[in-house]
This record gives sequence, structure tokens and C-alpha cells, in this order.
Amino acid sequence: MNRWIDVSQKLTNEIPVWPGDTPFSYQVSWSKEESGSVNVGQINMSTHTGTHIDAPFHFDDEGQCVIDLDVNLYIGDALVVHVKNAKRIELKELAHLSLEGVTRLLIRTDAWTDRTSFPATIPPVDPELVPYLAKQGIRLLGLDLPSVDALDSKELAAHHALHENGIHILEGLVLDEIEEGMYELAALPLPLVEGDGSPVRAVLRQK
Ligand SMILES: Nc1ccccc1C(=O)C[C@H](N)C(=O)O
Ligand SMILES: [Zn+2]
Ligand SMILES: [Zn+2]
Repeated sequence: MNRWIDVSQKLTNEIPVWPGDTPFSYQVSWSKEESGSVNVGQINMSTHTGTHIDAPFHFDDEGQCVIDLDVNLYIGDALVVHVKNAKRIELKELAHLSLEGVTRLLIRTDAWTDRTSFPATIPPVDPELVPYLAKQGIRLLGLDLPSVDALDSKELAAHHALHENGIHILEGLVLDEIEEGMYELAALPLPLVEGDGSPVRAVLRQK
């Protein structure tokens, strides 16, 4: 039996976040010395820190919140593919693949190499690729990048195209060591009732 591999960014006070967004912090707010029995911590973070999922409410005021998302999206078979040195993630990068029966597609770009700082640019997902993915049966798209759109995008064309085509979004995976192939994925969001996104612990196991 293959072992589960952690493909999540580690949550430390140094983790790079979206420019201007809330820095991650963990601290012990009630120490064992103070409480007499236990250390109790608190975390303060943006919902889009590290490895996380986007709920439609992130980019659509009428969209679903995290609690409304089907947990079945985030557990099950996933295909990992490599798309390296591409300016955009577009059809010509994926056209050679057979995506038949694939519902979760994870793309390793290696475009975010230095994880101690936020990337300056990333290859965005081409919105024109999205209907093709949906037609193949993809319901979850994951990437080793902090967004599916360009970092300076305001219209978020890829986010909206994915949403319109029923494909959910998983961002910030760590796929540095992951070869192409079929895996099982588990990357469950927290049960945030009003969440626009949620950190996940993402793990893969080779099939
Ligand atoms: N934190 C932010 C603050 C301002 C604007 C965007 C973000 C994002 O996190 C974008 C995101 N990761 C996304 O692509 O869904
Ligand atoms: Zn996000
Ligand atoms: Zn996003």
C-alpha cells in the first residue's frame, strides 16, 4: 500500500501571503503557565493562505460559501500532470492527454519555485481551456500556484469560467516531488459557514 504524501504548504508565521493580505500568525494566547493546565493557541489568517480552496463567494457575492461545497469534490482519484515553462495554461499543453474518467486534475507548473516569497508572475489558466476541461468531466482543478488568474487580474476570467463550467478550485499545492500519474487526493476544507475560501491539508497517494 502506498503512503500518503503531504502536498500542503506549511503554515508558519513566515508563509508568504497575497500582497496586502492578512499575514499568518499563530501564537499561544493562554500558556500552560497561565492556565495551570494547557497551552491554548490562536491563529489569525486570510482564508487564501497557503494550500487552500476557493468557494464561489470569493468572486461572486451570490456564490456558495465553503459549507455549501460538496465534500466529495475534495476526496478521490486525481490525475497529476506537468505543464512546465508555459506562459499560459492552455489547451495546447493538455490536448495530448487522455482525460477520460478524470474528475480531479492537478497541474504541476513549477512556476513558483521560491516559496519563501510571493511570486512576481504566474502562468494563468486560459479561460478558453475551461469548457474543454468541463466536457472531459473535470470537476476540480488544482495548481501549484496562488491563483488561477494573473496576479494583477481584476476580472478573474479563469475563476469565473471555471465556476460557470462547474469546476472547483484548489490553489497553492506543493507538487515539487510529484510525478505525473494517477493518485488519490484528500484536501478537505474546514466547515466555514461563511467562508469565501478555506485552508486545506492536501495529501496524495499514488494509485
Ligand atoms: N488574498 C487576496 C487578496 C486580494 C486579492 C486576491 C487575493 C487572493 O487570495 C486571490 C486568490 N488566492 C485567488 O486567486 O483566489
Ligand atoms: Zn484563493
Ligand atoms: Zn482563486
